[in-house]
Amino acid sequence: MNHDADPMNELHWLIDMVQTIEVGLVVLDRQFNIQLWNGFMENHSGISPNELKGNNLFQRFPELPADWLKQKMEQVFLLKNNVFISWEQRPYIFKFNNYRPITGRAEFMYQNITLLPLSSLTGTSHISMIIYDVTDIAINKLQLTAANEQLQQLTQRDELTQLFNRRHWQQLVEQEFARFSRYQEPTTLMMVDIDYLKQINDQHGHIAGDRAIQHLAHLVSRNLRNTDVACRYGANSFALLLHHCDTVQASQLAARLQFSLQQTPLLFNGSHLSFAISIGISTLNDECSGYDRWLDTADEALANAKMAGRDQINIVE
Ligand SMILES: Nc1nc2c(ncn2[C@@H]2O[C@H](COP(=O)(O)OP(=O)(O)OP(=O)(O)O)[C@@H](O)[C@H]2O)c(=O)[nH]1
Repeated sequence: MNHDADPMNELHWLIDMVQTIEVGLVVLDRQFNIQLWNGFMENHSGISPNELKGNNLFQRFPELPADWLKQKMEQVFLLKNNVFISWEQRPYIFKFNNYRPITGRAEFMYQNITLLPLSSLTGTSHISMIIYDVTDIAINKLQLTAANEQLQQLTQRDELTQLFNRRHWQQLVEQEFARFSRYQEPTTLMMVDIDYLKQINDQHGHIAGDRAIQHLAHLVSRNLRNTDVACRYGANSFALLLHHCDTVQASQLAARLQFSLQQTPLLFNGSHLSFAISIGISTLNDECSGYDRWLDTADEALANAKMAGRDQINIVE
């Protein structure tokens, strides 16, 4: 007689597999009492099936998001459909430690979960939770997202000041120009340029020049509103896109910048290093034919301020 074909053998094999498979299996009855808790769940929770059998899942694990999970489970009972819960919705349901060598940096095991209706002759009386350890996938994706964000940061930001770089900022100016033709909100460009940076470099060294650029970037950022956008425009100049700001308000901001620079000189190697700035202002109007023309006007205002002797504010309407 061939015992291998014995249905009892098949049942034993299945039970062995359920116990040893690298996936969590939990069966709950209609009242969420635990009926099955496989080896994976035992290994990761440290609690044996004998300790849990018949216990209510939510009473034994009060840290579970009970309301949210019960709602999902009721949906399974009612509609007799599978429900899938991704780690991106909730990183985990059961807080298990992560022991994976590759992704050892993860504090916990990321999990995907499938809720499955289990039918008997009397209908759907039980529910099965299948818990997959997706820590490797989750960590790879999170690292990729972080790397992409860093890359985006690098392509948009100036390294010395961490302000936007000119290329990214000009795209924003272009968008603002397109918006203006529709909404006509007052918007102003401001160019801010350090006077005689070359002298600072020559007299105090290139590092002092760098510090002067960073010092001004800091002052500019501190004086801007949330809706304003600044960039490092040239070697020693910054450009500001000022939303909801007319010429008068922009002139006030320019004067405030000059004042705060006078009040807070750069501290370099233990001594105060003073420098001044020239500022050009151009508020957008209907006659402006393009965003590049608007930029030219702001540049022209800055050139006027320089020509007028520096440490000046100039406006080109
Ligand atoms: N420290 C430092 N210097 C820079 C940087 N980029 C450009 N420079 C220097 O900035 C100086 C700019 O010189 P200019 O264009 O004549 O400007 P300036 O000396 O500030 O004079 P005006 O703008 O005309 O008042 C040059 O000496 C450049 O070498 C930088 O990232 N760091």
